Amino acid sequence: MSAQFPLTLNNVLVRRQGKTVLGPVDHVLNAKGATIIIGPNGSGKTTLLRVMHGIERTTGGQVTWAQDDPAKHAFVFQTPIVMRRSVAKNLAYPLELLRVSKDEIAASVDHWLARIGLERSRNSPATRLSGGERQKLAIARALIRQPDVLFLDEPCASLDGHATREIEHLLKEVASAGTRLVMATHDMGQARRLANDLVFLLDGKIHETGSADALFAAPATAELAAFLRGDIVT
Ligand SMILES: Nc1ncnc2c1ncn2[C@@H]1O[C@H](COP(=O)(O)OP(=O)(O)OP(=O)(O)O)[C@@H](O)[C@H]1O
Repeated sequence: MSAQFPLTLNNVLVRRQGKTVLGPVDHVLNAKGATIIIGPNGSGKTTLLRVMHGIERTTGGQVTWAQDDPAKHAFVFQTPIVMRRSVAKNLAYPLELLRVSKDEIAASVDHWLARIGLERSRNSPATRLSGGERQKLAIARALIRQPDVLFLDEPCASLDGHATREIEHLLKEVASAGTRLVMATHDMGQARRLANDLVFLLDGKIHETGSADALFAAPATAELAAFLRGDIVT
């Protein structure tokens, strides 16, 4: 088990322009599985992910890893960011920063190109890829550093079913190999397919959390029940 875990959020508060965007939130993230964050638009999903990853300024409370190693957590944004260089060079870049040897970089790049099915595009500019291919590249570029935890913010939001299926397949593989996933999604089908645990946010607070099987089968609060039915919850 990674020495980084648990990640503990204690009374975390994020306020912006006089408004509480998140919190107060208390939550403990243990080492195993896939946690899916759900909730209405504006409920704070992105903010919570960014707080956990350490890229959002908090107004109060503590965010504590058992042993923090920023190199061991990675973040994938809703809109994939790719560099204006070849697909292979996009993948190599994070390893070059870590001063990994050229041979190891070449082997890792080959491995990940095969896993995301982009071998034939290895020398193409990444900016020419489709949206789904770019997102797969962004995920592979995050995973190539072998993080213990991967945060993903709506990675399939604008993708078609085919790309979504490929990405879910990859995420399931890396989760079963031990990478911790924490992901926000609007797609309840995706939450059902991937989640071990759910965090249901409402109005910046964790309204309900627990095992996905239990919450999907029998939500404890009327708000989660309504949200899962597809009602508008505010
Ligand atoms: N810098 C900021 N200044 C003011 N308000 C902000 C700021 N950042 C976020 N907010 C507000 O905080 C709330 C939570 O935003 P957040 O993006 O975390 O929610 P979300 O659940 O991810 O939303 P969505 O599902 O629409 O992506 C929103 O109402 C948003 O407008």
